Amino acid sequence: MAWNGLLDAYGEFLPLTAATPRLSLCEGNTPLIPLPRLSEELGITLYVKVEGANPTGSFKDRGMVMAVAKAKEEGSHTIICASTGNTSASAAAYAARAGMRCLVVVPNGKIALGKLAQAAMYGAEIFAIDGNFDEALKMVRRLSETAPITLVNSVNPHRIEGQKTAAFEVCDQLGRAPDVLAIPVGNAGNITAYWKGFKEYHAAKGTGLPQMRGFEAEGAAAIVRNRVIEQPETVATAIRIGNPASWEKAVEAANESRGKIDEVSDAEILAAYKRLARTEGIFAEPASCAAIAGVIKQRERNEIERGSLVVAVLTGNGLKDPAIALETAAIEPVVLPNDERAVLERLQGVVRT
Ligand SMILES: N[C@@H](CCOP(=O)(O)O)C(=O)O
Repeated sequence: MAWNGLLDAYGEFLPLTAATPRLSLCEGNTPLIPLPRLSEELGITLYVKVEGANPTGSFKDRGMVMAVAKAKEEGSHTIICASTGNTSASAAAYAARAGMRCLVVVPNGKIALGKLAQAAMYGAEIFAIDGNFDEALKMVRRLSETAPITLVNSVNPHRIEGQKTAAFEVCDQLGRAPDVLAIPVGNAGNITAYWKGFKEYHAAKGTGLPQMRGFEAEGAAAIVRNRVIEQPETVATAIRIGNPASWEKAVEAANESRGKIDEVSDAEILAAYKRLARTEGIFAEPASCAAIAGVIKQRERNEIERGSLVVAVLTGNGLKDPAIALETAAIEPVVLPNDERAVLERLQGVVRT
């Protein structure tokens, strides 16, 4: 059957009315891919939900389709967001699709190149501040309270509604909820959305409930440390957030599910990033790999039981941040002359027999 996007597929669970435009970039329906090598090494059955397969390459599209459709329904002409990159790319794409104006406020010089290129190409008006994401979010929240523009960060409840559909898909793909759901935590909207989704699907279809394991980056681990981090720092730019907007809801998800909010270091994130690409052929952005790093860490400590069915959410595509990829891979192409003999000689020299 043709896939027409989330509003079409999960409309009965979403706040749609007859007046809601059926906006779609055919988002959702992302693959759930088994990781055979890591599963074997860790003694669990591990899958990844590849959200980088969404139209703008991240999970934000699930929430954005809902938020922008509702903004349009309510007669809004302009949307606004603060962003570390993915939200701005997604907002810009859905605004373009809906024929709306999109304003984005980002931390200057801190946005991965691919994400900035996306927002620019989709026609967003981009404002870069000498401040971090938390400060940008404070500004756009205030602005949206006084001007006729719709805020589409995950503090907009429609974003959470759209994003909860990922939990539905995981249950549909596995035939039940996993034992453990591992997920990166930045602004904490996504862990909030997944938990809501698992609970609603369980109520409707008896699919069960996972333990929610959220992972912050060590340099931005506000929830774990129980204090706002004024200057968050991490290589995982998408979760470089020191005052998560959905802080309480993330704690609630972890507590209600008997899970945990934990932290992983940049070294652990980058090791997982490389390992995932090299051993499983999956290239996700660094922040996504906080979930993989977290699963590895918690298995080593036996905090995840041997034999568990675990799903890790890979929130964004690796291509969004080419600079970190090239730095991490530390492989330079070998430059050769355009001469067949010279090339063959060189290649024969590296072929193992
Ligand atoms: N990582 C996010 C930060 C804010 O996103 P939101 O989902 O809470 O709106 C980004 O991509 O900007």
